[in-house]
Amino acid sequence: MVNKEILLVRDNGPLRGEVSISGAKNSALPILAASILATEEVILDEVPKLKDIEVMVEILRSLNAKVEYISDTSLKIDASKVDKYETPFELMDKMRASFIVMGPLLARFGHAITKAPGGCNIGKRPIDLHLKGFESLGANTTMNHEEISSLAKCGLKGDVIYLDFPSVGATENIMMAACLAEGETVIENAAKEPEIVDLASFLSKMGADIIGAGTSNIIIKGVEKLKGTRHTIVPDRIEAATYMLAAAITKGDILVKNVIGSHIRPVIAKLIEMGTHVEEIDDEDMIRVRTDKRLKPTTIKTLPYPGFPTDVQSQFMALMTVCNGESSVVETVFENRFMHVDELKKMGAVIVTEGNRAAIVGVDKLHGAEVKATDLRAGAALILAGLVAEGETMISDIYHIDRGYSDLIKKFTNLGAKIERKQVI
Ligand SMILES: CC(=O)N[C@H]1[C@@H](OP(=O)(O)OP(=O)(O)OC[C@H]2O[C@@H](n3ccc(=O)[nH]c3=O)[C@H](O)[C@@H]2O)O[C@H](CO)[C@@H](O)[C@@H]1O
Ligand SMILES: C=C(OP(=O)(O)O)C(=O)O
Repeated sequence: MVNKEILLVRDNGPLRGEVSISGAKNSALPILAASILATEEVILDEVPKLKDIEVMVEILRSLNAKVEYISDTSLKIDASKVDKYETPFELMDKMRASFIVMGPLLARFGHAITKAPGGCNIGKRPIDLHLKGFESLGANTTMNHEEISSLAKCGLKGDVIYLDFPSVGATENIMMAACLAEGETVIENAAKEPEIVDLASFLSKMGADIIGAGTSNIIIKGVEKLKGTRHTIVPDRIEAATYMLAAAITKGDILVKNVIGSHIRPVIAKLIEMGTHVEEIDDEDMIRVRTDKRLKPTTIKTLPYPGFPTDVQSQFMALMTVCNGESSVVETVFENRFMHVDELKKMGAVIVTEGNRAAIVGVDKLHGAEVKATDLRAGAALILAGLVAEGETMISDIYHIDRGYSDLIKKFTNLGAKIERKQVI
């Protein structure tokens, strides 16, 4: 008999109160990987308490980095003794983002051996752009079954690298590899996400020479070595958006703290268009979201930053299921990010998909059901739906949700939600 954990969610009316957003998973992961590049101590603050972070810490330790928690959310990393360039395959399997250690290892040792990350529930997710970048910098990549080895016999040398798609991970991996390469690297059509800017800011504090992060052209001039520093991880814009949507779907009133409004412009714009009051309290990094009425339908199309984030698409669709009319969603970033649709339909949602398009006809009321968190953000969408569904929603496979939401039960309960974790057999 296997013990499984599930989430039970019940409708408890409008959510009200304050919630403080944690540091961003998608910043903390590459920044932890980048700490391999420093030969002195690094301190990171506002590291979110998540399963994915635990895996990255395990990977760093397996390479012989010393990683120590100095508070609940602060980590001290000493990578001076890192002497391995091969990552344990079983850890690579636990998290796709583990591939992000490849760039730093290549930069530091001229060699990196790792495992190709598989596809996942949201699509194939190839790594061709990462490898193309490493090859341009002079690394020779060989693949043997699942093993990927990148070797730069004569060291890495700067080059101009055009990315066919502004991949977040490829931009990060190439940027980190280029920090210690000889000469200048230019990444053209680079990803512009705030997490790229945060990583560049961390690398610059360590002594890297990077300009243009946050634009399509990033220029990195290689330096001899990188030193220690202290850095605070940028707030998680996806977690922030999820709580803003919790206010909108429950017709509540939530003050979201530690959020940067400019990082979630499309989410704010769409919420306002649908009839939500969104008040940005800029100097204090706070956003208040409130409504007391059923919202209007809308259309969204996911795009690389600064477009509408794919990581908020599922949660937004949950909101659309109870809007007053027909909404539509176009997913352009991932090939298969509609796994939540069938689960939402089990709760009474009316959704029709065709390829990467979904039409959502708002219903008066959802009903609780037994549903599965098919991926991280699908899980978040089911929680939002469960907050306004009649009866009880039982969400299984919640390990996906644990990858990306710090203190989830505590944060939702503080806002008045009825949500609990339970062991089932
Ligand atoms: C840990 C982390 O930061 N994860 C985020 C990161 O993922 P990740 O870095 O994996 O996302 P990418 O931007 O690389 O992927 C976007 C698209 O590009 C494709 N692609 C990517 C690389 C490549 O070599 N070849 C290729 O074809 C992917 O299959 C996908 O369709 O950005 C995504 C897009 O904002 C977010 O949803 C993820 O939450
Ligand atoms: C897709 C996501 O993460 P990852 O790239 O780590 O799978 C996400 O955070 O929604």
